[in-house]
Amino acid sequence: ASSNSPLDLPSQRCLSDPLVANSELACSENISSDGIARLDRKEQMPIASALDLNDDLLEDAVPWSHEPVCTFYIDELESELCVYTAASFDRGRGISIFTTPRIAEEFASLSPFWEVEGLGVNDHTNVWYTDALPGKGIAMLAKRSIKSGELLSAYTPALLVYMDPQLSTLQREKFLKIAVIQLPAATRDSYLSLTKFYNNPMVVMQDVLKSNTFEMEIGGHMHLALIPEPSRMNHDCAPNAQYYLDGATLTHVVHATRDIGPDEEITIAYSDPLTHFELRHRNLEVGYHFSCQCRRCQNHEASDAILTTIKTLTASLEDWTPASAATTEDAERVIQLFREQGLEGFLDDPHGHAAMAYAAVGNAEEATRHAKLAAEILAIKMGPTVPGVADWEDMAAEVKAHWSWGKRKRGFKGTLNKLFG
Ligand SMILES: C[S@@+](CC[C@H](N)C(=O)[O-])C[C@H]1O[C@@H](n2cnc3c(N)ncnc32)[C@H](O)[C@@H]1O
Repeated sequence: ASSNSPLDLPSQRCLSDPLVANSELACSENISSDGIARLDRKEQMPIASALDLNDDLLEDAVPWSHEPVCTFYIDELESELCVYTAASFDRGRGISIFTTPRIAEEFASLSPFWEVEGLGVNDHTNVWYTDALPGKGIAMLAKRSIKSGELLSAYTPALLVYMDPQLSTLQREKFLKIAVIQLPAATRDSYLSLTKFYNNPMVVMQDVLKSNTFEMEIGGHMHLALIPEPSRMNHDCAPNAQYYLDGATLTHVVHATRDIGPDEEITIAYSDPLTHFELRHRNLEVGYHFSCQCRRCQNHEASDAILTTIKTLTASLEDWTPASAATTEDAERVIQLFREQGLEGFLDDPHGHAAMAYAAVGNAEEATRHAKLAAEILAIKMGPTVPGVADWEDMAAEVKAHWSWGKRKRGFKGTLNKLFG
């Protein structure tokens, strides 16, 4: 979702996509109805074998509750891929990962694996509940009033999957079945109960994954992450929540970006809401199989015109040549338009522009206020450790040291002209 684009499985080698009903016949291999029974039949599995275990790996696999189950060596990856499960992860929530042994080793060294007391996440049900909404399936709703900036949820994945284009859909499905079956019953059930695009029994695991996936970087490589609870959050082009994924703590974190009333739906953006309607609409239809009926989509002509105004004003604010006509009023106008469009969760850039526009004319108080807001909103949007957060905090701490300070002091230029001119 949003800048992070969820729900994209890598393209498959299988000529025809088995996620599409009946097209599995076009694929080169067959699987039995349970998919797993054949895992030990190497002659039918060109790449994978469930029994191809690596003894060294077992020695290192301290947190794993099950023996890793691996594919053969895949030349393109220069590695095999294995299923690792830690059933006791976070007091029995459990986690499975399908990845390379090198990444698994790195993954196992992360602090969440060694936290015996629990991670202090995976328990935010005092904030939200789920219910069906007409035309939207199951949704996440607020249990009570929620303040802008409040933490709404923080959950770890049930499953992480290395994004590889090498395995065919059916080969991958066999391993994902093992990964999901090895999860503790409650986590497995919540995985299997999630929405599915295709309802094709041949590829249930990937159907769930494709319909609900976020992306998380681990060991320098993007993994698909299936996190059951936030998977119930529907899309809105004016969302009231923002999320980020933290690879170090293995957590998907969601904050409110404006006040939310009791029983109001909690929404995130699956597609960049700063793009025009046509592109958003196409992304949502192709990637997520629905037609968005949100307020901005229903009023898309007006909404697109506002986006165009925003882009024009922003381009002017980013023009630092002496010819720039940008003013602090332009910066305030962009902020106002974002708010009118319900884009509070994306106000980091507009506040950043305002901070610099005020600094440029020597208004330290307003520049500092906007720099602080830019830092706060970016931390909620991308996580507190992204470099931009520290940059805005630095500016707020010492605004006169920022490069933009005094850059557009027209009076100053006039004085110079008078003195030397
Ligand atoms: C990650 S799931 C969200 C939870 C889902 N509603 C459920 O029942 O589990 C994504 C799917 O939810 C539905 N959905 C999400 N946002 C929607 C919206 N604004 N309008 C209609 N359907 C939506 C679409 O079917 C989409 O493919």
